[in-house]
Amino acid sequence: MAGKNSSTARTLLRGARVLGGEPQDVLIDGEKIAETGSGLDATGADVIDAGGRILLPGLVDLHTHLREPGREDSETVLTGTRAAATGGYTAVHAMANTFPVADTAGVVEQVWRLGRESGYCDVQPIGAVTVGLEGKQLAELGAMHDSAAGVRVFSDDGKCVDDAVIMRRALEYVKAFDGVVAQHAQEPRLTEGAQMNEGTVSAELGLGGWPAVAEESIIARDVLLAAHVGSRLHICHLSTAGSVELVRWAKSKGWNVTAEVTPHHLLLTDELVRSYDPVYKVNPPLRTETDVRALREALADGTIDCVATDHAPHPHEDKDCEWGAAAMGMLGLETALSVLQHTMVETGLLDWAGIAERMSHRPAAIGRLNGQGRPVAAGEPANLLLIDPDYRGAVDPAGFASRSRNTPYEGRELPGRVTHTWLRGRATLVDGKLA
Ligand SMILES: NC(=O)N[C@@H](CC(=O)O)C(=O)O
Repeated sequence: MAGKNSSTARTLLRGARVLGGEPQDVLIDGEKIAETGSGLDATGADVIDAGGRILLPGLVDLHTHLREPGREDSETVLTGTRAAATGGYTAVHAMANTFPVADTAGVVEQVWRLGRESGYCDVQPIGAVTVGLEGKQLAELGAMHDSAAGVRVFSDDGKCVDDAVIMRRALEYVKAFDGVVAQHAQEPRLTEGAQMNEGTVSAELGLGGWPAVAEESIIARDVLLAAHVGSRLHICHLSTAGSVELVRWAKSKGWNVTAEVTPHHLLLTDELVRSYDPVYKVNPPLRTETDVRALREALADGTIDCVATDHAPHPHEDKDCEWGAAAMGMLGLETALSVLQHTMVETGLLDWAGIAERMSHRPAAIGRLNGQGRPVAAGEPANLLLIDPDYRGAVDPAGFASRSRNTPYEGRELPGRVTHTWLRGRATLVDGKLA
């Protein structure tokens, strides 16, 4: 039966640079890529002159806060998926720190259903590891997996699963269905009262410091636990050079450990906190130039598997206040690809195929998402984006699709603009406008 995502439309992209290669034609027929090549027949097709723009597989985010249910003043599944399509995403994983928490089959099914209704991208709910994110008692992991939402990624993100026994049990439990625990690595006692990265800037500003060791000590423990029980561990938003070393070591042992980095940790540093502008307040905190360099190198050499946005919308009353009272988090979906072009492509660290690997193929594989993160090839689902890499412009949050405005890039010139996104052959973004 024809569902919301099906379409009989034929679209011919003329002169698209697939993964940044030589221009070629790509024919989309219905939900699939029908053909790639040169001089393809345009009969019965809408023709888009790609004019040398770059065609990539639709991006997949492993870490998005959609805020629904409970904080619809910040974002809803609809506005968040519209932001996702604007940024070139065709699938997002929705974090569990909603109100109520996504710790039951009922809540994850609600989020999953809202995602299906939105139509702008696939929404794969993440289930909480512990009841209420309280770290005390395992949530209904099996029931969430067996639900219509088919949850495979579990996370208490926003909070760390700090009890080693609970973490061990979670890792053991998800093995039965090839699930993965995504850890927010933050030793809570070491970060009590912390407001920013612990270092010279925090000392000068007199703000409570958040030491790198608070992240690294949990990662060290958890890679050992994952190895001990033979389970899959994913580490959220790596932010320090030391964390990179630990993941590199765990991978050298052959352990089943994957890691993500956010766009903002690849670009911004704690020097920005000198402005006391809470738009730069985020968890984990912005670190130092040394950390940024290590994270970029680790993303390039594969130590860090993928980019995840940690898109964390907040309404202005939670951000436009004094630093100490402000909420942590920043928007990410609508600027991620531009930040990656700036930090990784224009620095020569990655080519566009490398970007596709880290923003589409790998995150889809880690989340075991079928039909997403596939190659741009005949017979594959037409989940695609076109980016104009020559575009230069200042970020203007007034034009964002997100309900929130807390971007750290306002007014900053970033390269690249996503012009088109297709979800299973149906355009969700056309000429930079939501369809
Ligand atoms: N990344 C953030 O700074 N904020 C996240 C949760 C969190 O990790 O604290 C949020 O939900 O707002």
